[in-house]
Amino acid sequence: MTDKQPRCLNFELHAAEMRRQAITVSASWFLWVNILFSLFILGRNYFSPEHLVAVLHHPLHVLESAMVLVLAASSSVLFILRMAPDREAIWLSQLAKGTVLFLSLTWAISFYVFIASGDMRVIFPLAGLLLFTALISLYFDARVLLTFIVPIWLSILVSAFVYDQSPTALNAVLWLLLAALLESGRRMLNSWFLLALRRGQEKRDLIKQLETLASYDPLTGIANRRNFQQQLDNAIHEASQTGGELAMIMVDVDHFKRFNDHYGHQAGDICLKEVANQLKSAVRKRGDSVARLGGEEFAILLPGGGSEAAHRVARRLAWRLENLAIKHAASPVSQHVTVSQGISVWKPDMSGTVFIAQADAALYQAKESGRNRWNEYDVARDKD
Ligand SMILES: Nc1nc2c(ncn2[C@@H]2O[C@H](COP(=O)(O)OP(=O)(O)OP(=O)(O)O)[C@@H](O)[C@H]2O)c(=O)[nH]1
Repeated sequence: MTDKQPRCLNFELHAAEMRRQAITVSASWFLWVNILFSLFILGRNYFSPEHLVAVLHHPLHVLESAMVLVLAASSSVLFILRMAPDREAIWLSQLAKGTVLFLSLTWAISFYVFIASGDMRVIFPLAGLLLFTALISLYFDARVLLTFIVPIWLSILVSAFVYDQSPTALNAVLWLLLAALLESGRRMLNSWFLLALRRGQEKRDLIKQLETLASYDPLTGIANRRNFQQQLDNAIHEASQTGGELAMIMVDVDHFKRFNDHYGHQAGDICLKEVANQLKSAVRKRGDSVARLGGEEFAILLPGGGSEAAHRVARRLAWRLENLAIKHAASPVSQHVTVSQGISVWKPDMSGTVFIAQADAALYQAKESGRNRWNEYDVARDKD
């Protein structure tokens, strides 16, 4: 699989999710229009005797029943959409889709009755407006839009054919023109919808990249100083709240300047990456973290761990580097790359600054004692 494929797949999934969510938003307006149209037709039939007679001649008063159904369904679903606690719930979008189909079938029957009763004056403007309303509210989902358009479309065509009301070539051309307008309008609006989604996706990707740049060291891929400081603050806060343990190890590559001078800066970079890898594998527990504080200085944070855990991790790191045996011919302490480590154990009410300073002091003591070793902060020694 190329890099591009998963991104496309991700975008498609995101677009499908956005379509699902958009329908509950657009449905509200669409339902309002349906309510207004059904009220208009009901009112028109009741207040205009001429039309009332035409409609009442139809055996089952189908038109009124259909309009009452449109009114009832639209207002109840509108109410549910407004009152639903989670507007992004899946069942809500399914309800909206189901309502679109129900309304479409009801309107299809109504238009059939209109044509059957010879009432042609209202049919074209009403059907046209309704179809364009559907286009504006449902353009982002071709399937749902077609669910609404096709039954109405077929009903008008069939009834016109059956009742011989609009057989002219002009009407056929008009219908085809309307179809072309609807489809081209849908494509145009949908392309804007996809463009907006794509821009949103690019923005999110960019923010992610910036966050990565701001929080991770580009050479080794582990957390940088800023990220470490945040993790330290969180860990101290957590330990203060829970009374848990917390330890830190400050790690410094021994005689790294000599390594650079001897093997070159590029080899130095590779060495730093290797050391970072060993740091990552030396900490085993979830929640432990490693960071590059700068240059050849690293740090390990062990939430929930005390002195014993820190010594164990320090021993494991030294052992791993010994096994890895990266050659360091210029080092006076070993033939291989080694590290000095300073351990500090957090005590209640200790600030982050003091905690770090104690780890630094312990590291200094380890270096002073000959490097390639670890050492826990000792107040008595520090005072000396
Ligand atoms: N290759 C490489 N070198 C780096 C990088 N960042 C810092 N350095 C080098 O790391 C070296 C650090 O030197 P020092 O601070 O003197 O430390 P050291 O030589 O390890 O001495 P001790 O810590 O006392 O053992 C310098 O030569 C820096 O140029 C980096 O990203 N890549």
